Order: sequence, then C-alpha cells, then structure tokens
Amino acid sequence: MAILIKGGRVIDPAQNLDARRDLLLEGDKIVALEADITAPAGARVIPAEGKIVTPGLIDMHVHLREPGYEQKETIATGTRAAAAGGFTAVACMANTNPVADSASVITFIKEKARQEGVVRVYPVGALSKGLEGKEIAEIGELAAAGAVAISDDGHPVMNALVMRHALEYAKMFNLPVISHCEDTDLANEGLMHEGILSTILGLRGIPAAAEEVMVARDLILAEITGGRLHLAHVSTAGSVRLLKEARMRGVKVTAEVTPHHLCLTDELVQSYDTSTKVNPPLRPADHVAAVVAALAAGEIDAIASDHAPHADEDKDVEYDYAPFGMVGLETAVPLVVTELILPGKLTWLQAIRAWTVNPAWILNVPGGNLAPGGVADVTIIDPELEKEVNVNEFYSLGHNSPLHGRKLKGWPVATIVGGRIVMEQGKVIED
Ligand SMILES: NC(=O)N[C@@H](CC(=O)O)C(=O)O
Repeated sequence: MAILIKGGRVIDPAQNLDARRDLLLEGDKIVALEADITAPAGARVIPAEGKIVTPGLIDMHVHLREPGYEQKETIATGTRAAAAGGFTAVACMANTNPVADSASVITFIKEKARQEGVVRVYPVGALSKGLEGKEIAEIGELAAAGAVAISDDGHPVMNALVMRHALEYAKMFNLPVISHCEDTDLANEGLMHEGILSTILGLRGIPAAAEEVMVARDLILAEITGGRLHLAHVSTAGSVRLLKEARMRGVKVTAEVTPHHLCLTDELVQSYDTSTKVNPPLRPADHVAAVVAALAAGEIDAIASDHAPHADEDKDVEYDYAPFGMVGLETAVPLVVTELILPGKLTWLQAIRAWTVNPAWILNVPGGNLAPGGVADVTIIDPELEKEVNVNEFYSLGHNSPLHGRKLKGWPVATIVGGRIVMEQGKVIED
C-alpha cells in the first residue's frame, strides 16, 4: 500500500532539511520527498499540516527485560511502548536473564521481536560473560548473530584490562562498546546525586566523580586501542568537558544523554518517589545545563531514553530498597519538546538529529533519514498537542515515571515502520 504524508513540516537532519514537503511511501520504502506530490490511485493520504514529519525515531538504549524479567516488560509490551512514543526502532540492553552474552539469546530476542514486536529491535550483546566484568564475551559470535553493539550496561566494567580487551575485540567487528560509566567504589551504594540535597534528605550520595573517573578511563582506553567507545547516559558537566577534549584530539567516541538528565533535576527526589531513583542519578541544574549545551553543540550525539521498566511491587518499597530506573519511551518526545524545544534551548533539527541520523550511524542500522530508496520508517509529531502523562495508560508494564500527572506538549501522533502504520493518535494498531 502507498501512503502519502501531505503538507507536513519535514525535518530530516541527514539532509539538513526543515521545510514543508510531501512524503510518499510505497511498500516498505520511501519513494519520494517533494514540495507537491499527487496521491497515486489507492494511496492512503495522511494530512500533516501543522505537524512535524521526521525519519523514524531510534532509541538506542532501552531495557526490554525479556528473556527473564517478563513481569517488568516484554518484547511485545516494550515495542508497543516504543511505537506509542514515536519510536520505530530500539536497541535493547543485555541485562536480561539469561544475559545476552551468547548467539542463542541474541537470536531469541530477534526472533521474538519478529513475531511479537511492532518496531525494529536491535539487540546489544553483553561485553563480559554473565555481565560479571571478568572475562570478555564471545564478541565475534554476538556480532555474527546480529548484535549491533556490546555493553555491560547496568554493570559497570570495573576492570580496566577487560574494558581494554573489549574495545580491541569489538573494533575487529566495527561494533561500538557502550559504556555505563560508574566507579562502583566511588558510588558507594549511593541513592541519589551527592550534594546539598542528599545531605538535607539524608540519602547517601553518588558523587559526579563516580561517573567522571570512568569517562576519563574509558576515553584513555579508547585512545590507546582505537576502538569505538560510546558513552551511555552522560549526566555531568565534568563528563562533558572530558568528552569534548577527547573529541578534539580525535578519539573515536560518541555519547548519548537521556531526556530525564536533560529535563529533570535532583530536586524531584525530595518527594522520595522511588521513580526518581535512577542510574546515573538526577543531577542539579548546573549539570543539566551542561548536558543540554553539549547536545545543542553536537558534542553529545544522541538522545536515548534508558527506558528501565520495573514492576510496581519492585518500586513500591522504601527509597533504599528500590531498584534504579525509570521508564522513558512513552514520554521522551513530549518531555524534550516541552522542556527544551518550545523554550528555545534546543532546535527541532538538533533534537531530531539526536534521535535519527546519529543513532543510525552509531549502530550502523537502516533508517535515520528520509532519502528516497530508504526504509519507510517515519514519525509524525503534533507540536501543539497537549496531554497529561498518565502512567496507567502506558503500553509499558513499567509505571515508574516521575512525570505522572505532568502536562506535556508535542506528542507523537503516528509511527510508521517499514511502510506499516503501527501507531495513530497514541494508539498502537494491531493487525
Ligand atoms: N538506568 C537504570 O537506572 N537502570 C538500569 C540499569 C542501570 O543502568 O543501572 C536497569 O536495567 O534498570
């Protein structure tokens, strides 16, 4: 079937395009992007006046929890949350049970996604066997099975030699190594950012330095190995400084930041709401300003949700005992639109670049642009649509969002994957 998206404001950072255009999809391909296209016979026409039309958004850092933690999320529910949030593709982390450290688990995730998923799913393979940080995983086997990157996300790699070897081996397969930068000794079982608020609230703090010493170490290791380092969820001003300096010297490094580290501060922890407990922790305004500036300057490449769903009973405990993580797939776009784009801190082009061409390039996956001939993955956003976040309406099984009840503007209204409409007006379309 052909789909003609008519009269939208098309933002395609890959071609530096921000203009009124018509977009024609046929089968699973983009066939034309022009000022005025006449609908072919039988085409479905989607009027898009006043809407933003972008390449399908790619979230390069999510936790789908399957296999092993299906009470928190499944590939079926997580990909529906992605579609509802305007994402046409996600890369899912390896901290499942069993860990995604073998070809069989990577194959299972891909197969399950094909059968039950509604968006593209790219598995990330584990960096070390069992995420134990002791012995590197069979990276060649993971690459052959279809892993798009390797990472021990959630389990910082404390052994520098293991990280060095991972960068060296992954380089042979041109895979990025996604590093969760956290020195667990310095983090010292902290619960929130270490600062004035952690002192007032009486919650043990995690210093910014716990992230920054690992960023520094990994940049040094990327430099000596020539491997491709990708820094997950960068959250501090010091990390941004180190990243910028390394990039200027030509170190092969890319980085992502989450919507919550771009838009929320540690003041939210005052509620003792366990959905504010996240790793890395929410930071004070000066750190937030630094990551926003780095994203706007292109020093941080990608926006990634780090969607980390947990079951209600996991989070419904004292702050100390709650697991780290918040969901993000279904609120990422309106949060960034409301807090950054509408107030003029970030342009549409900058934000969409960080959700499309950049993650597609980092992970070497299809999409990320609207050039004819490419995959028909498209997202449509209504910049004027305002809605209150209601976690009870999420497709995700995780309700752990501190945004419940908050009014946000700029919601995705259609998600198209491979020429198939998988979400319209916020509702996932089942066929
Ligand atoms: N980001 C989070 O707060 N949680 C992640 C793992 C992790 O990175 O700690 C999770 O898997 O729940």
